[in-house]
Amino acid sequence: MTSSVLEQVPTLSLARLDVADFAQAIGGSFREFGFAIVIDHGIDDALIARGWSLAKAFFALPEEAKRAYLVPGGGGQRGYTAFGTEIAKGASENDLKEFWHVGRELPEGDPLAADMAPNVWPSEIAGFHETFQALYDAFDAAGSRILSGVALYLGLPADWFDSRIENGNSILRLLHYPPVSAQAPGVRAGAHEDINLITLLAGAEEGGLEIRTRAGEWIPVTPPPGGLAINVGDMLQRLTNHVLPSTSHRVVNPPVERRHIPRYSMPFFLHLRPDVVIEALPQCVTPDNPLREPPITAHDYLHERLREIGLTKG
Ligand SMILES: O=C(O)CCC(=O)C(=O)O
Ligand SMILES: [Fe+2]
Repeated sequence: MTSSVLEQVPTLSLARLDVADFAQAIGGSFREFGFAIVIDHGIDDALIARGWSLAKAFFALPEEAKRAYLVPGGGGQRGYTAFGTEIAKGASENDLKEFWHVGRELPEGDPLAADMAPNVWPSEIAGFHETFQALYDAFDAAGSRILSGVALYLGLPADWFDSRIENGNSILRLLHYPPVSAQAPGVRAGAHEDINLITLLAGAEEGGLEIRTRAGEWIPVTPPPGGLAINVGDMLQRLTNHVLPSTSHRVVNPPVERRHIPRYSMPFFLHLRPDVVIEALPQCVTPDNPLREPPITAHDYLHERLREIGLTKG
């Protein structure tokens, strides 16, 4: 046992806490861990269950069929990314995962379309487009409620993030980690920090997700069934001048006797609008915590980071 006050990421109810209490609880958990577990998040269980079954059906397609949905030059931002493509920043082995990305559907003629490629959808899986569009919208809505709490915690109006995330460049990722052989080098996902504002992750109850605490220990984060692991990404860390830390996390391989079991998860990477300037909030810059990073647009920051994780070149 360590002497820290909180040893586990707390579980918070978005329905049962009042707004002010939720704001303090999520802010405190983010400040300590960069993570929180949120239950009663309002995303329909049946919709999530439909998402799991369609994601499993897609990843079960032959490799060749999946590769038809690679988007050349798209930086892995839409459609399929094959097993072994992504590598955590600074890691030596590629991750043991394949994934599918759903991005925002913009209204016809929206100028933001220059930064956000259209979606592709697999024609083999009936209901895929409709289900993941509905899940995208549900994650977006839950994320916005969580960010209202974060805004209040930071002394901002509850709606501060609303205009900044409206039509943001958010991505729903469907992840498949196939069974792992006993000799496999690497881990399911190497230690990394997320690029975006916050991440809402479904599926972590399967086990394997670990976070690095301020004391440098790796601890598991295992939400109750249906609960979401929520974490601070680098954009929120930069906006808060590191008051809210973007915590390193990873997905470790299961013990040898469970390596034949695949893992599925579904993170929603909630992004700012590409044209929003990420500039440290004045209340987060103090003599004890001087300004750490200069302002940058969400678009420029994203592309700088995608190059580092092997998803775009140049
Ligand atoms: O699969 C997980 O539990 C975590 C995934 C993750 O951290 C990511 O894709 O950024
Ligand atoms: Fe992550």
